[in-house]
Amino acid sequence: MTPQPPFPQGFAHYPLYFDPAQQAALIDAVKAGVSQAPFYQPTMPRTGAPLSVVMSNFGSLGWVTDKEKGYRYEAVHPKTGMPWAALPDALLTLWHKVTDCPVAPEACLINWYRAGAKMGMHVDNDEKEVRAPVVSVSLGDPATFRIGGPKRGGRARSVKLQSGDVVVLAGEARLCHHGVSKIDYGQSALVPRGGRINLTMRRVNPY
Ligand SMILES: O=C(O)CCC(=O)C(=O)O
Ligand SMILES: [Fe+2]
Repeated sequence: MTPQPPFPQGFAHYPLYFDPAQQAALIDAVKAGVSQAPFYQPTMPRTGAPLSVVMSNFGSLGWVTDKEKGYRYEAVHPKTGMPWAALPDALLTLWHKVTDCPVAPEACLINWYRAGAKMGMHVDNDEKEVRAPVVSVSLGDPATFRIGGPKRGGRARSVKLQSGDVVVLAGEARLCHHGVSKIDYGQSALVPRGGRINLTMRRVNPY
């Protein structure tokens, strides 16, 4: 068996950072957030092909994508024109505990992976501020997360993310390719209509 490549510098995985009660509280916060700003079906720039996840956001800015305008941050929901719900305190606290970033993130993307959903390898680079790390939380069904290097198509290593786990992409890992190749669908009862919720916080504007 070929050994897995090393993790890039700045990659951190905190297994079970949130206990089950804290995970349930985060799910309640997501429920409240999506009652204000519902999940919508994002589409790829130009082709208009649907992504396999549905999305919403918390924060003063949210990451959105559609056929017409592509990847970007917007202060309002693309379908309702209404603001996103505020970033929950538990997530802001997490950000300041696991990063040394002096400012708060403006955005937290909410990805909902239902049966068969995954996310192709990509770099998070729609932010004007890439010194700040990316912090993400996994809730519900386990996922196989893939983390590669700065170049497209390089070798990647797999890490299983369980409910309550936190991942930080800082340093060199901040601009490394990553994705989600598989969800172990139906393993967890945490997410009300099943699947996996991923919460990804990002700082968008320079500080
Ligand atoms: O679902 C995940 O763990 C990763 C999500 C992600 O990479 C993203 O939303 O940019
Ligand atoms: Fe990403």
